[in-house]
Amino acid sequence: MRWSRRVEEKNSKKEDVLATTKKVAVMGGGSFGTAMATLLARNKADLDVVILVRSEADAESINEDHKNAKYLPQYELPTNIRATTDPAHALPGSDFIVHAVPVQSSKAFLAGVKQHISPETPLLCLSKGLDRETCEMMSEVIPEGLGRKQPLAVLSGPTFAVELMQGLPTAIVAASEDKNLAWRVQRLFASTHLRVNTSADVVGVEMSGALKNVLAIAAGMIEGLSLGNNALASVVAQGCAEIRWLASKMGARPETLAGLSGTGDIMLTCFVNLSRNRTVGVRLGKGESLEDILGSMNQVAEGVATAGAVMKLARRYKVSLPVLTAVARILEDDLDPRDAVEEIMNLPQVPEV
Ligand SMILES: NC(=O)C1=CN([C@@H]2O[C@H](COP(=O)(O)OP(=O)(O)OC[C@H]3O[C@@H](n4cnc5c(N)ncnc54)[C@H](O)[C@@H]3O)[C@@H](O)[C@H]2O)C=CC1
Ligand SMILES: O=C(CO)COP(=O)(O)O
Repeated sequence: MRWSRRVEEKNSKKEDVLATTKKVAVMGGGSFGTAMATLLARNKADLDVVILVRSEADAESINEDHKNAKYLPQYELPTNIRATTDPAHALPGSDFIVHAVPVQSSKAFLAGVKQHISPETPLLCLSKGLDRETCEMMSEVIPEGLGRKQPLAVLSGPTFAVELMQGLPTAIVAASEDKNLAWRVQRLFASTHLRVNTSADVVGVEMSGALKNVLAIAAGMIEGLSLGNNALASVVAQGCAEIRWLASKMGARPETLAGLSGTGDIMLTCFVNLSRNRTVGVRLGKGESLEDILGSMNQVAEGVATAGAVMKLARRYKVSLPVLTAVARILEDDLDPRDAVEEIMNLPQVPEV
C-alpha cells in the first residue's frame, strides 16, 4: 500500500464506471450492506441502489423512512436507495451485485437466488469469514452456491459500518483475479471519503479478513480478563504471525498481510470496541457464556464460526496456531479463557519467526 506513489493512468480512455453504472443491488440489508449501499448512493445521485432484505418491515423502513431501523437507525439513507424482499425485483438488470450476507448463510442463500443473477454480473463480496464446515473462502463459497463461476471481487479492510455512514475517511482493498474488474470496483466505490486499493491477491485479502475476526475475539478476551496492555499487544502480535503462517501456506502475499486488509483491519478490530468480534471476546473473558452473548446480539460476529474452520486448516496445513486455535477451543467450551492464557504462557520458549 503506497499512496504516495503516483500511478499514471495507462489508458485515459478507460470506462467511466460510475457514469455507465445504472443499477447496483446489495444482498444483505445489515449494517455493512447498508453502509456500502449508502456510499454508492452518495457517489451518484441517480444511481439505482436496491437492497435485498429479509423482511417487509425492513423494506418499509428503508423505502418509507429512509432509515435502516434495525441496524443503523440513527442515520438518514440517501433517497436513491430502495429495498425489497423480492430477488426477482432486486437482482435482474444490475450492473454489479454486492454480497453482504453472513458467510455461514451465504451458500444456501446464493443457491436460493441464483436464477435471478445473470452469469455476467460481477459479484462484489463484502463478507469476511470461512465456511465452518468446508473451510472455504467466500471466493469458493460463491461459485459453489451459484453452481457456476461468476465474475468476482472481494472487498476487505478497516471499515466499520458506522464510520462509513458518518462519512469518515476510510480505506479498503478490492481484490480480483480480473485486474480490470478490480479497477472498475475501485472507480465505482472511490470518493473523497473512501480510498480503494486494488489487488490481485484474493487469497491474502480473504484470509486476512477472515482470520482477523478470530484474533479480535482473542484480543477482547485479554481485555475481559483485565490482563493489561502488554498481554494485549503480545497476543495481537502473535496472532499476526499466526495469520501470516497460515495465509502464506495458502498462497497469500506478504504485502497483502501487511496492508489494509491485514495489519490495518487487525489493528482496527482488535483495538477498537466497535468490533462485534472483539466484544464477544471481552464478554467471554468476563465469564459470560457464548450462548448468552450471541443471544443478546442482533448482529453477526463472523469470527465465532470461522474459528472452527481455523482449527481444521491448522491441521490441514500442519501449522501451529496456539492463539487462533485456543479461541476455537474456548468457543467450543473445551478450554477456559484463563487456562488458555496459562497454557500459552507455558509453551516452550522459541525463537522469533
Ligand atoms: N458491520 C461492519 O462494520 C462490517 C461488516 N463486514 C462484514 O459484512 C458481512 C455482513 O455483516 P454485517 O452487515 O455487519 O452483519 P449484520 O449482522 O449487521 O447483518 C447481517 C445481514 O444479513 C442478513 N442475513 C442473515 N442471514 C441471512 C440469510 N440466511 N439470508 C439472507 N440474509 C441473511 C440479516 O438479515 C442482516 O440483514 C459480514 O461478513 C461482516 O464480517 C465487513 C466490514 C465491516
Ligand atoms: O470487519 C470489520 C471492520 O473492518 C467489522 O468488525 P466486526 O465484525 O468485529 O464488528
